[in-house]
Parts: sequence; C-alpha cells; structure tokens
Amino acid sequence: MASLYGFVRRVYLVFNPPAPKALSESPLRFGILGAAKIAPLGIVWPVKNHPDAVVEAVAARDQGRADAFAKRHGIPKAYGGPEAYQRLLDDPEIDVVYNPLPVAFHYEWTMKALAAGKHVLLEKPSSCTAEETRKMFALAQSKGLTLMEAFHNRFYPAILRVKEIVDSGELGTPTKIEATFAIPGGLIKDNDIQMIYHLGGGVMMDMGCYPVAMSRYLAGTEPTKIISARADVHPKSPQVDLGTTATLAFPNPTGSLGPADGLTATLVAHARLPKLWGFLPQLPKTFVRVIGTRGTVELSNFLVPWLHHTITVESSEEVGGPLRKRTEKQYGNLGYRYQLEAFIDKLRGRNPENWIDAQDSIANLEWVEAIYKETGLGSRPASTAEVPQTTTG
Ligand SMILES: NC(=O)C1=CN([C@@H]2O[C@H](COP(=O)(O)OP(=O)(O)OC[C@H]3O[C@@H](n4cnc5c(N)ncnc54)[C@H](OP(=O)(O)O)[C@@H]3O)[C@@H](O)[C@H]2O)C=CC1
Ligand SMILES: O=C1OC[C@@H](O)[C@H](O)[C@H]1O
Repeated sequence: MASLYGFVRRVYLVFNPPAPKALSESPLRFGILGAAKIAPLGIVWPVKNHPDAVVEAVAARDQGRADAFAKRHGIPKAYGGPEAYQRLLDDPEIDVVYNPLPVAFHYEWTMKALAAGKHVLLEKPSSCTAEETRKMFALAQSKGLTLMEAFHNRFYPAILRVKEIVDSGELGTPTKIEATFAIPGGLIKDNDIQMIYHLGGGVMMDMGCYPVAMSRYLAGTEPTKIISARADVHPKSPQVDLGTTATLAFPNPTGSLGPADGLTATLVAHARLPKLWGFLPQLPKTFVRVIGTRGTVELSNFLVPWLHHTITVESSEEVGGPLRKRTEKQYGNLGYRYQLEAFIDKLRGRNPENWIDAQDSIANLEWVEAIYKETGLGSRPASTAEVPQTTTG
C-alpha cells in the first residue's frame, strides 16, 4: 500500500511540480524548438519547479500548434511558421535552447542555436554521427557556451547508487553487464520519428543509445570492440532496426584479478517485442545488471527509476562464498528535474556533481555507429544543412 502511495505521489509530483519557494530575479530563459511530445516531461515541468529558470518561448512549424502548446503550458511567446525555429534563436530574450527535434535535425539546429549565442540542452541521441557531435561540441567550446546531451537517467539517485555499488568493489571484478530497453509492439507506430530513417530513426539510435551509454558508464571505460551485433529490421523499411542486440568487449578492469576474457556487455533494444506464444504481449523491460566475481547488482528500471524500481544486490565476502541478498530503493522527487538542476548549476558557474561531457556524447555515438556498421545497416544519414562552423561561428 505504501509503495502504491509512493508511486502515485511521484507521478503526481512530476506532472504537478510544486512551485519553487522564491524565483530568481533574472531566471535563465529557455526556448523550445518544436512542440515535441517529450518537451513537457523533458523541460516544461522540470522548469516549473526550478527557482532559476523559466520557459520563455516555444517554436513550431505551424503557428496554431505553437499557440496551443504555449497556451497549455503557460509559455509567454509562441513562434510559428516556416521561420519559427530561427526566429526563436534570434530572440535576445532567450538564453538557453532545448532541442527535442528529430535526431536528423539535432546537428543543424544545435549549430544554429550555438551560433546565435545560446546554450543548448540537446535531446538524446546527440546527432546522427559522432562527427556531427564532435562539431557541435567544438562550436560550443569556441563560443564559451554550454551544450549537454539530455541523458536524463544518468542523474537519478538510483543510477548513482548502482554506480556506487559497482565502484565500491562489493561485487568483485565486473565480468558482465546486461542492459535491456525493450517494449512490446503497438506503442511505436510506423509514422513515429523513431521509425523513419531519414529523420535519424532506428531503435539503436532511439532506445539503444541508453543501454550503450549505461554500459559505458557502469564499466567506467570505453569498449574495445564489438563481439557481435544483430538487428531485426522493419519489414517495410530495411534500414530501420526494430530490435538490435549487441555484445561489446571492455578492457579487463583490474588486470590479473579478472577472468581472462575481461568484461563483456550485452545490450538489447527492441521497439516491438514479439508476442509470447503469438498472442501474449510482453511487458516492457528496462533493466541493467552488473555481474562481478563476487556478486551481482540489478536495477529493475534504469530508464525512469524515478517512477519505480528495485535495486537488488547479491554479494559474498569471497569468490564462491555464500551470497547475501538485499534490496534497496533510491527515489527522490525530482524526475527529469535532476538533469535540469545539473545543467543550470553549470550555467551558473557551480560545479554539478554529475555531467555528460563532450567526450562521453561523442564516444556513445561512435559505439552506436559501430553497432550499426556491424549489423550491416550503417549510420543514419548525416545532415546536409549549411551551418556555421567553429572557424566562422
Ligand atoms: N529524454 C527522453 O526521455 C526522451 C527523449 N526523446 C528524444 O526527443 C526527441 C523528440 O522526440 P519526440 O518528442 O518523441 O518527437 P516528436 O515526434 O514529438 O517530434 C519532435 C518535434 O520535431 C519537430 N519536427 C521538425 N521537423 C520535423 C519533421 N520533418 N518531421 C517530424 N517532426 C519534425 C516537430 O516540431 P513542430 O512542433 O515544429 O512541428 C515535433 O514537435 C528525439 O530526439 C528523441 O530521441 C524522445 C522521447 C523520450
Ligand atoms: O528516450 C526515450 O525514452 C522513452 C522511449 O519510449 C522513447 O522511445 C525514447 O525516445
């Protein structure tokens, strides 16, 4: 009963965030590019709860859509029409841009936003190619602006706790990571941006970027190679993967202590899990597990642990010794707000405890692209838009 109450309360708070006690006199003013589905959860509600941020404007390709979004969320300015995104970027009253456009437009509009002097909180995955991501961060750096990929889950207390357990040595030497983000069919339709190749679609881009990022984060190092990668492709769109499974090798973290073959990570992303026995829809799977020489930790929901999760730890004092089991929970009330908090801390010159830096975002995409290469599907097409570069920016 208590856990049901906790769940309802957490959901309520994310959708109805309590207003901050006192608003800063000159809060950072956010502008949103596109009336995207993720924008309320990703920025609008978190901002309502932050004492130093407001959403000042939204831009959508259609004026009616921009107006409706602005009205629904109490946003003062709504830019609409074919020039709307650029008009938002030209608005001197915008300090920060939230970019939740389809991945194929991340590069173009982030480069333009940076060129216009705005900081950018950029939705995941950062772009279609590591090369584009490199260029975005180079421009941000050359202009002294902050750019961060919005891997919201990297900021949740439950994730930080799992990392702490792994790094504490309680599990011995990590030998295997399993990270799965898979959902049943029927949720993501063919016309969703995730399913459209030229918009940067494909499950490894969209859902798969999370297991890739999580395995690299928990391993604390970069993979060395791809052992295998296999994709189930969309029947009508052969460059789009509906489901991809990849196994990556990581360096042996502690040399002689670990098994000879080091650490491997098996990553699964699936947007349309097949029905069991042909009729029973499968439940969503969003777990990460780290297996070490002396124990295992599993987080039941590494994607949105603020909603619900259990951390299960089984460990022993010595290799092969008796296992002791315990469960933990690490909630917090802020949901996506943790990510915003770190972002604003950075903009205000404070040092956030957690951050996703340029190298992290670049490497994540390098591995996503490497997995695509291994499956034979190849990278998503790079942007052909003309954008300002570092030297001219
Ligand atoms: N952090 C998270 O938890 C999540 C992040 N995401 C990420 O956020 C981004 C947006 O995802 P989501 O909200 O599902 O996306 P939507 O399908 O809602 O699309 C986002 C916006 O893209 C704009 N857009 C511009 N050009 C096009 C085009 N040619 N076709 C379609 N849309 C276009 C639309 O803006 P307009 O209003 O101007 O028409 C639309 O509002 C992606 O990068 C995705 O990976 C998605 C889900 C969860
Ligand atoms: O980032 C995401 O998280 C939730 C998923 O359902 C969505 O497809 C993805 O974009």
